[in-house]
Amino acid sequence: MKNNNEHFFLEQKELIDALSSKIIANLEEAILHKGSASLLVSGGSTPKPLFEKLSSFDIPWEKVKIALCDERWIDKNHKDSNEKLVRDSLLVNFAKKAQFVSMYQENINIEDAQELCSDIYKKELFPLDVLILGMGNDGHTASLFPNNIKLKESLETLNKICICMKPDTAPYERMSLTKTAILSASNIYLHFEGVEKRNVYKKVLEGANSNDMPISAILNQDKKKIEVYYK
Ligand SMILES: O=C1O[C@H](COP(=O)(O)O)[C@@H](O)[C@H](O)[C@H]1O
Repeated sequence: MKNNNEHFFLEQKELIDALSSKIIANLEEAILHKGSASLLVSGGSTPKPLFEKLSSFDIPWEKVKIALCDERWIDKNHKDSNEKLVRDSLLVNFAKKAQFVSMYQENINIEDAQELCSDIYKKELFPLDVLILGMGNDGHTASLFPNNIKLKESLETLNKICICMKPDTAPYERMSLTKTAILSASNIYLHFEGVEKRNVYKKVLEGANSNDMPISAILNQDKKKIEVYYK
């Protein structure tokens, strides 16, 4: 493990309180220094309580642009859409003033959308201020899936911001930030909960291969310090 800071909690509430305070402080600092901030979030089942807590902070959300680290290539109103999760749980309360930048693009096939998504992200969101990753029980992060034909490219390319992937082990085609894009963020958090994920994390600390557990490529590198929040 290189250079990372670990924050372990016994209770979810303590974790959410601590992590949300750090994220809000990062956003306020970015707004103070450059007048705006970008917040990149993950989807799945873990972040809902964090999103609800973040939305309750009274900060100048109109100066914040929110977007996803990865998206399932399905309609924005589909129950499994990460965008739907963000709209329902984060873009509420005070945070409803924030601007959401969609990763999912309607009426375009995902292969063709890679360049479009990269252009939109570059124009609207870069440089990235705060980025929160999740982690699956299989060691995937964002939509960088183990043993996938596109994984090597997603971990090695220096030119792409967004890359598409069709997981063999999970539903839906996905669009994901590449490793280079993820590590470009100023403040990077990994948030996971539960015993299965703690076991994955332990294997990563022991040096798991990034082809088997892509989160290893994010945690076992020298470029950026990752703040790991877990319970
Ligand atoms: O499919 C996804 O999975 C990961 C982990 O999700 P969780 O449900 O295990 O919390 C998530 O970080 C990613 O954004 C999502 O698309």
